[in-house]
Amino acid sequence: MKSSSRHTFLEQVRECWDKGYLLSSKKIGSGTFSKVYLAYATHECIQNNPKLASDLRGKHHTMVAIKIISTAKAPPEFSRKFLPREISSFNATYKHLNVVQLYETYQNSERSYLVLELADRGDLLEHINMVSAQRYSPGLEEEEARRLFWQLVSAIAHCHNTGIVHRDLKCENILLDDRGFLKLTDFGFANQAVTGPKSSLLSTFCGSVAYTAPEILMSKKYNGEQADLWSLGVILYAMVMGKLPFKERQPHCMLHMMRRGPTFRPGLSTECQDLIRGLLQLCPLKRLDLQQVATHCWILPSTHTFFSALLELAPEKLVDEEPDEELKTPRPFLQSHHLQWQGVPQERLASGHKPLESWLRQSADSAGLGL
Ligand SMILES: Nc1ncnc2c1ncn2[C@@H]1O[C@H](COP(=O)(O)OP(=O)(O)OP(=O)(O)O)[C@@H](O)[C@H]1O
Repeated sequence: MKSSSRHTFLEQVRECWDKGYLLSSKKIGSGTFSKVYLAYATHECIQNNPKLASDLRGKHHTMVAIKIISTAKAPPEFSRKFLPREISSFNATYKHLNVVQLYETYQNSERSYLVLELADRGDLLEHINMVSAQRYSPGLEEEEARRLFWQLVSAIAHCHNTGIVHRDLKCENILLDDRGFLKLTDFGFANQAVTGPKSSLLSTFCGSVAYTAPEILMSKKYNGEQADLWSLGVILYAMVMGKLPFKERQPHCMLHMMRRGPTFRPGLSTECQDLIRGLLQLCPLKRLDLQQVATHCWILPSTHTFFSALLELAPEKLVDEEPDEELKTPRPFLQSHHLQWQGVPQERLASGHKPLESWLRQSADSAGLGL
């Protein structure tokens, strides 16, 4: 570590200590203007923070993730617009088992700190690639995809019910924790959905190209909830196919592919195909809504599994916000698959990370589309 970075890191350690957190040097992720470190909450800090106390009680550890954002280095718009949005979306979506919890924030003139629930088993993209390599077959087994997808649908339903549209749903923004629970994060592009027929239409380009709904690619005004549902279709496709459904360099090629619709591998159940097709409907009004997704015949069996696992994990959590009994030992939610490793690398599911706005401009310029 260079001496300037060491100095900065030590300052961060001190600033976290002042708030009751022991910042470790273990970096667990980084974003454009942020670094995320593993940290430990002190006993005193837990006692003084009801959110932290309530959440850590069921976890048998004191670990948290601290996201440190260099606000001094980020463009002013980031601190003025995106960071407050991220914080207010986290606050609005508190508390759901499948959404990362924000416990507290603090800042100074250089940095902002977000103390977050830890979900340190990697993201969904890494998980799909790891399982695909183990199975020597792209994608997750349908049963595992169903269990994870149900949790994602539940997280999105919670966000939409609290008036938040995510607008950047992708495998990289879906984390897994040590109990196998899915945790939705990264609300940097989220928006408060204004209810009412027309007032809810948005016009900002955001998200990552491969997950973006066609109406946004076509620069139309869009409904944020319906756009999130398209992204859900892309994520489910990635889960069961181990690749993205539409990936093209030029917007018109991408739209052409979208019009033709997704193609599936032999052996994928017709129910799963039907659900994906229902979500990847070009016309937003024809797209399935969340209620139709949650009651789709492919997804319904997971409801039972999910609630049984939840009850076993923490029966009192379903009825009592402040459980005072010790929680039972959790059963692993995701079961490992004992499939043969054959040693030949598969094509990996690539990140669909490229931000939409820059991609649209570049592609439109090169295609002479003038979008
Ligand atoms: N709560 C968490 N628990 C564990 N790891 C996390 C957590 N939050 C973030 N990370 C890790 O840190 C990385 C960056 O976090 P995040 O995506 O929130 O940052 P960002 O600044 O919004 O990123 P970007 O600029 O790419 O949008 C994530 O990809 C993930 O690997």
